[in-house]
Amino acid sequence: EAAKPNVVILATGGTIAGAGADAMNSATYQAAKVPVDKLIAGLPQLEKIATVRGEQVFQIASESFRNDNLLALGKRVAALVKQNDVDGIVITHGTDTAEETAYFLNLVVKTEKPIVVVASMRPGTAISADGALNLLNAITVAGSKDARGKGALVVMNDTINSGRDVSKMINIRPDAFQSPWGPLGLVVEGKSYWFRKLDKRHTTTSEFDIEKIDALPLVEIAYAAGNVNDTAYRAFAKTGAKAIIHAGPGNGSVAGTLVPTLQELRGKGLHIIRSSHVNAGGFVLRNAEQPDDKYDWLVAHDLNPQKARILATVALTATNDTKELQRIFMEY
Ligand SMILES: NC(=O)CC[C@H](N)C(=O)O
Repeated sequence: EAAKPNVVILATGGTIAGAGADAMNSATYQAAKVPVDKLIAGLPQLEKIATVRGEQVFQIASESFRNDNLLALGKRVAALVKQNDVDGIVITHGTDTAEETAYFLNLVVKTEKPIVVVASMRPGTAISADGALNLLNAITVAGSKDARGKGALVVMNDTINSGRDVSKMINIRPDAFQSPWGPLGLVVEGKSYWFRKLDKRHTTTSEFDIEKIDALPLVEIAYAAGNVNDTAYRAFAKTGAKAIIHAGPGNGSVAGTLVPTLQELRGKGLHIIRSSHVNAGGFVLRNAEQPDDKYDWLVAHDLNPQKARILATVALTATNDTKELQRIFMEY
């Protein structure tokens, strides 16, 4: 029998470590309660798949993740993957911002070793809790040779998605995590099956490296619907944002009344990044609906606003040049 892989679980909190008062509580419960050692002890099946140890990195609900949490987690993952006795990493996480953390790690950790973010939609105390199988599947993927070189992944509901593409699409139900371009594979009965690869730059082919990043700039998101005003945009500029993600309707469209403000803020050095808040995932092209070349604005292409925030935050550690930033938005 082949030696079992060594997998480290970095626990950060979320519903996968949540507990409710009653088995009927699938939506009302407290996240980030159960320590990682208890999660591991509750899954004797893990022993067959991998040699597992846990580290409690944080114990928080993921909506409270700050840039400092991303930095600390990224640096811990980067240190661990350098160790010969570590074959893969699993990060237990809240679902709310799992897609952001997974994309961040996909961009900045230089490794072929699998990095798997896992979460659950129901606490372990609920009927049909999804955390146990999700964790088992995540460890299967993190310990498998097939998962090497595929970038940071999110494993939930039997499905392997790229951390780059995946998004939480609904705030109830275990099938919440979907990618606009489809999943990469499936995990069934302790074995992973792969169907496609991410064509975007990540991990070993990324120009970004967490070990060279010690601070992250402030990037804010302003949500635009009908009757939008420039209040939030101006406030973000005042509080030192280096870029504003315009979470616009449709093509990342910008209301006529907003255009002069965004031009003015760009003139003061702030980057304006047009993204779309359409539900199924946007696709914003340069100079579609607004003359980005003329205004020196950027487009987030297919990244949703929260993913665009992550990429802008990382990219701005390396360059402030619009052409370079736009190249990065097309390549990652
Ligand atoms: N399903 C969840 O994990 C949501 C719980 C919490 N809001 C979090 O993101 O940590």
